Amino acid sequence: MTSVINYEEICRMSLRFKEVTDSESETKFPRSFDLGRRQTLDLGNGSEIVYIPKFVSSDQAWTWFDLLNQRIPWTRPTIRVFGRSVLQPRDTCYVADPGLTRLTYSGYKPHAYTWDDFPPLKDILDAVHEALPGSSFNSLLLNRYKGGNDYVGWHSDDEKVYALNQEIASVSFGCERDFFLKKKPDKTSQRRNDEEPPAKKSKKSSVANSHSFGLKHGSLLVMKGYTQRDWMHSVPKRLKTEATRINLTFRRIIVD
Ligand SMILES: O=C(O)CCC(=O)C(=O)O
Ligand SMILES: [Fe+2]
Repeated sequence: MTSVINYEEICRMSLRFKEVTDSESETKFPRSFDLGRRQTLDLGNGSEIVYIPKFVSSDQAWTWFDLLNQRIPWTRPTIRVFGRSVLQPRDTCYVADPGLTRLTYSGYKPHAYTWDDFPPLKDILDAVHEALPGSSFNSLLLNRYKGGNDYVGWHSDDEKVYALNQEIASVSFGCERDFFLKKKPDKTSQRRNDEEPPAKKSKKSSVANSHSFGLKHGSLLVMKGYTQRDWMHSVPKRLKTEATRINLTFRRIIVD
């Protein structure tokens, strides 16, 4: 119980700090949403973000945070980035239905645990399925950011084991962190932009082609449609942040 209160206090403190220190990135990546109920952001060309800030109650989210923090066999693997071996800058774990095609990312093939290994994950999966009728996720990548030095760089989850228009449901517990989205360079729009004067070009693209969310404790963010094909996302470092954040991304592996 004591640890729960401490985490909450640390998170509140780090959030106040963030408002002061992150003004530069706030301008570059304008906030798309504030507090509230389910909200939808149309990214264009068949891509969409749905954000539910209060997907589960704060108490339930802290219960799950503590269970996952203590019981998941977190590892920090070595991955390949631009031909170099580096330590992944966050802890991870992978869960999937038995018999699915194995996931490989950045040269790393995580061991696939089953849902039965960690019963709370089934409860969270059920809650996600209930919130998103029609969805049927069969795998889960967990990330643990042990402070603001841990991050995930710009990427898309477009590995071959997923459909091009796969839906990804992202549940966050613990310390609020920024989640950035930016559009991949697009040849057609590039040509159109080249015809405009430089000043107008940069202003226009920075507004339409980037978004930022503060992913709240107990929130659910869904990347829908062609978001993985056309957009990249990241959770950047936040050096003044010391508290832990746990993120779960539910995905659907297609049978090949
Ligand atoms: O931590 C997050 O919010 C995002 C994690 C992510 O993008 C991933 O695991 O692919
Ligand atoms: Fe991702």
